[in-house]
Amino acid sequence: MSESIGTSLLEETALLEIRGLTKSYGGLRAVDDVSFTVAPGEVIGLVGPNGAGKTTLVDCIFGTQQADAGTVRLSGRALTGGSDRRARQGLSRTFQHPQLALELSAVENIVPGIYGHRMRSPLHSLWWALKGPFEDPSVADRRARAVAAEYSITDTTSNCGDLSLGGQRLVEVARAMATDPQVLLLDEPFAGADHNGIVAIAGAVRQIQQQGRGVVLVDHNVDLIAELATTVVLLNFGAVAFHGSPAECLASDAMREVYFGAGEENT
Ligand SMILES: Nc1ncnc2c1ncn2[C@@H]1O[C@H](COP(=O)(O)OP(=O)(O)OP(=O)(O)O)[C@@H](O)[C@H]1O
Repeated sequence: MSESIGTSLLEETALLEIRGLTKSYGGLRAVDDVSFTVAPGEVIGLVGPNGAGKTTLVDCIFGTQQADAGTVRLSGRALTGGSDRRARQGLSRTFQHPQLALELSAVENIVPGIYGHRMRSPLHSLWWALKGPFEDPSVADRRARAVAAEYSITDTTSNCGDLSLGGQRLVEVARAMATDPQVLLLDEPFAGADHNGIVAIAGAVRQIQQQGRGVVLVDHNVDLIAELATTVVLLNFGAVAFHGSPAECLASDAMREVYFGAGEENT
């Protein structure tokens, strides 16, 4: 199969298509002409050394930051505007530093995701504007409990501040999934998690993959990436240094050079 036919087939089936994303901070090009696609059920492992541009790339995809150039398409539709708008269009994310209300429980933190799902289309928004004020809040609470159960969150009553970091990260994943996204962006979901947390979050990633959604998974843990990702994108100084299967990536010259090469720092 020629490369152009292969590429166009991939684009036809892609949920998420990123083309030429670029973002600079002053003279520093943090994300440099990055392109890749995410197909249904594909887990992209986004790896690279500190300062390689992973979080900035996720921010630009989600609209937390505006890219200087490039396009993001979800199911063929160009995404524009900020993160609220992109969330309504079917993207969701977690953060490198969990953004939870620590004085609230897991269920209370998931409830905004349930409401977020209801704003997904103009029709839903209209329905919600008319019906929302009259709805019994326990309906959203019940749905949030169902989402928590789906992701095996057992402690639904303690304040999130009392959960382990892995527990908090799992709650963030569940809240992101409550919006029913087509593609989920996970920024270092395993960082600081203990063994139980890692097992639970890895299980959630597999579950989301099996639902046919796309996942972009940023992490430094190469073993976990090799286990969970179907495709790896290796970033270095903001640019794609390698794009292929986890096995190919681990064996590649690019991987060796980026991590062990000249000993340069990205930052
Ligand atoms: N708001 C900002 N202003 C200026 N420079 C920034 C800003 N955010 C990130 N950078 C720089 O952009 C580059 C990419 O940073 P980014 O956080 O995206 O990398 P990363 O791969 O996510 O790193 P890490 O693995 O350490 O989280 C780095 O050189 C960083 O110092």
